[in-house]
Amino acid sequence: MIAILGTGKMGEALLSGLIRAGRPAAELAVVVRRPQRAKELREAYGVEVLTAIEAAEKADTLVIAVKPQDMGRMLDEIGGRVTPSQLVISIAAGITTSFIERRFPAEVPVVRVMSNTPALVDEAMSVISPGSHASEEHLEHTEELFAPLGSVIRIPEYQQDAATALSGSGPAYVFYLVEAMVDAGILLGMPRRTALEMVTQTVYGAATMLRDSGEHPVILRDAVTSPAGTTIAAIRELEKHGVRAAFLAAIEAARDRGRELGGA
Ligand SMILES: NC(=O)C1=CN([C@@H]2O[C@H](COP(=O)(O)OP(=O)(O)OC[C@H]3O[C@@H](n4cnc5c(N)ncnc54)[C@H](OP(=O)(O)O)[C@@H]3O)[C@@H](O)[C@H]2O)C=CC1
Ligand SMILES: O=C(O)[C@@H]1CCC=N1
Repeated sequence: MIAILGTGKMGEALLSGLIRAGRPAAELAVVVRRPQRAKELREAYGVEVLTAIEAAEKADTLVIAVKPQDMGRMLDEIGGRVTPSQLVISIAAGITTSFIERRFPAEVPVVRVMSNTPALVDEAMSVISPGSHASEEHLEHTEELFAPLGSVIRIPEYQQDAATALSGSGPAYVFYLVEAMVDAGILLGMPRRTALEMVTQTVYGAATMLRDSGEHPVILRDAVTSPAGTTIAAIRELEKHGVRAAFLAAIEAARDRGRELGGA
C-alpha cells in the first residue's frame, strides 16, 4: 500500500495521477487532518483514509507531502513506527534526507523528490535523490510512482534546492510571464480573453519546440529575431530592464529560501 500523508495540492496531484495511471484505489491511502477533506477524498477517489500512525504501520511506501514547516511534527508522529522494510518519500522543499533519517530510530530508506504542479496534467518535472539507506530498487520504485505524472530524473541531493528553485517553483515564473504578456496585450488594446489565448498557445508552442527539436533556446530565438525587425526591438528593452539578471537573482533567492526552510 502507498500512503500519501498530507493531501493538499501536491498530495492530491500525486493521488489523482496514480489513479489515472491505473493504480487501484485499494492500494492507496491518504492521511488528512480535517474530516471534510477526508470525505472529499473518499468520495472523489474511493481511497481509504488513515491516521498517520495507521499509515506508518500499514503502508509499504509513505509519501510525505506536508509543508516543510509541518515535517518535524509529522515525523515525530510516525518516527517510532516506521521500519527499514518500508520506503519514505518526501516531496517537501528544503527538507534533507538526513533530517528525515535522524527522526527514525532505525535505518529507514528515504528518497527526496521535487515535483511540480504540471503533475495535474501528467507533465510534471520530478527530480529524485536517494538518502543514505535508499537502494537502486527504492529509486526505481520511486521512478515508477512518479513516471505517470511526467518526466523523472535523478540528481545528487546537493542539487535539490536548485531544482526546487528551477522546476519546483518554475511553473509560477511561467504563469507570471504569461500574466505580464497578457497585460502588455491589454495595453495595446487587445481584449483580455484574446490576449490570454494568444499567449497561452505561444508558450505551449515554444515549450513544445524546445522539447521536440532539442535545439538550444538561443537558436530558436534567433529564428524569430529578424534583422531590424520587431523582436529585436523587444529584446533590447528586456535587456535594458535587466530581465535576465532579475531571473538569475530570483531563482537564487528561491534556492536560498529552500535552504532556509530546510534549516540550513
Ligand atoms: N505547490 C507546489 O507547487 C509544490 C509543492 N511542493 C512541496 O509539497 C509539499 C506540499 O505542498 P502543497 O501541496 O503546495 O501544500 P498544501 O498546503 O496544499 O498541502 C499540504 C497538506 O498537508 C496537510 N497537513 C499538514 N499537516 C498534516 C498532518 N499532520 N496530517 C495530515 N495532513 C497534514 C495540510 O492539511 P490542511 O488542508 O488541513 O491544512 C494540507 O492539505 C510542500 O512541502 C512543498 O514544499 C513540492 C513541489 C511543488
Ligand atoms: O513555493 C514553495 O515553497 C513550493 C516548493 C516548490 C514550489 N512550491
